Amino acid sequence: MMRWLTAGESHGPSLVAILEGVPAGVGVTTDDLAAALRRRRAGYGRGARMKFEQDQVTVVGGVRHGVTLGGPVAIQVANSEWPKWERVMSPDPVPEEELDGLARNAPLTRPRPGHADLVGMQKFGHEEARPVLERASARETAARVAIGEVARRFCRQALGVEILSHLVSMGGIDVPDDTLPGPEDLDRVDADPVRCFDPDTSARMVAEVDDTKKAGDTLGGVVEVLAYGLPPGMGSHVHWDRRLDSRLAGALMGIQAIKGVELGDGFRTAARRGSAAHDEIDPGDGGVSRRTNRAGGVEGGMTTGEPLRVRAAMKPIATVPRALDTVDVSSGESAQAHHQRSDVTAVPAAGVVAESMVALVLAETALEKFGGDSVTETSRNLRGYLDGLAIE
Ligand SMILES: Cc1cc2nc3c(=O)[nH]c(=O)nc-3n(C[C@H](O)[C@H](O)[C@H](O)COP(=O)(O)O)c2cc1C
Ligand SMILES: C=C(O[C@@H]1CC(C(=O)O)=C[C@@H](OP(=O)(O)O)[C@H]1O)C(=O)O
Repeated sequence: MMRWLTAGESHGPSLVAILEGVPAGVGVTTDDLAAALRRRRAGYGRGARMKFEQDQVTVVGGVRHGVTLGGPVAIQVANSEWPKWERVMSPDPVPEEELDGLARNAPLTRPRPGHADLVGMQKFGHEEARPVLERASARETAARVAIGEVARRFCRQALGVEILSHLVSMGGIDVPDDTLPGPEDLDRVDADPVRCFDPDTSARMVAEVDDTKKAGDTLGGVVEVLAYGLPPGMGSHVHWDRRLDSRLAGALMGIQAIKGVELGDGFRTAARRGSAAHDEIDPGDGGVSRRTNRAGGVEGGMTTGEPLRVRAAMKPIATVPRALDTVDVSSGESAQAHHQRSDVTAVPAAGVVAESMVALVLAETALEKFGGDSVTETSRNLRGYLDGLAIE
């Protein structure tokens, strides 16, 4: 069994994450984690905060001399901006006079439509949005990417699985359907400003970000996560919560601002006739094969052995600079939603977060199927399973 948890606020001293159930022998260093966190911060369209703030990563448990020990992996991602927020976000009481007049402490009483502000204030009984937005903020995804990197390395080492993501749509601009990056294209996708594999589409997306920024507006889009090298049979058809598609959907919908998830051709499949929707199967000397992969590598809640393809749709950023209409909850009057700064879009970053969530789900599912207290044992069990497959 694998479990994970994160804690921490957007402007708190640090985020923390614990990943429990990682086998021994996964190679991971502080530098590897820092590199993963850098990938999340990149992406054209992010706001000023990504430039001046830094993620300071420390492994506080579960890893020794660059390999996991088998115990819980605990990672801290400290925030270089903490000194500016120390009083406003102090866990201990702060004298009133030290907070008076602090701009950062001004009550946020004009909730942003589309963010967690208003309903969070209602539900938790807060008079302003700070206590809500601090935890709702997607800064928390830095902690997920840190543990996701451990899961990704486990998947690579134990199963030979490579996970990557790319942007398939932003602001209504779609990639042509035939551009699917392979595992060898990871660096090229990472080097693209919006993490789009198709250079022409990328250029159009970048121009759209610029136009949207000028208009004081924000953008959403769709990312696709791909996993290559999966064996058939991870996940299960026997119960809803064992289905891999169900677990992937939950994990991806758990990312802030993700509003839709699609396996393979997903919603597009719904418009086709059955004869054009499914993946026909051929016999062959090297084993059975599928002619197409419209299902996105999952049938009956189990991996088919074809590449996994799962998409996540992100809504536009809620903190719209040309601020949206709202209510000032302190007066009950109409007002403009609060806005200091924001990302124009964070879809490229969401792709990196989505990879992490997929890595965590795949690592967990692989351990359920193959078990293993060490990476070597998981690999051995996988080989035994593949050697014993009645139908290859
Ligand atoms: C990587 C990433 C960055 C984000 N950046 C912002 C941002 O700068 N401003 C904003 O209003 N929302 C941003 N969001 C989205 C909010 O966190 C999200 O809309 C909010 O928590 C409410 O949750 P919901 O959209 O799932 O309802 C970001 C999301 C992600 C995944
Ligand atoms: C800090 C991160 O993302 C933040 C996520 C976020 C939100 O509302 O989700 C809002 C922005 O923060 P602020 O409102 O303070 O400018 C983003 O910068 C990060 O990804 O590390």
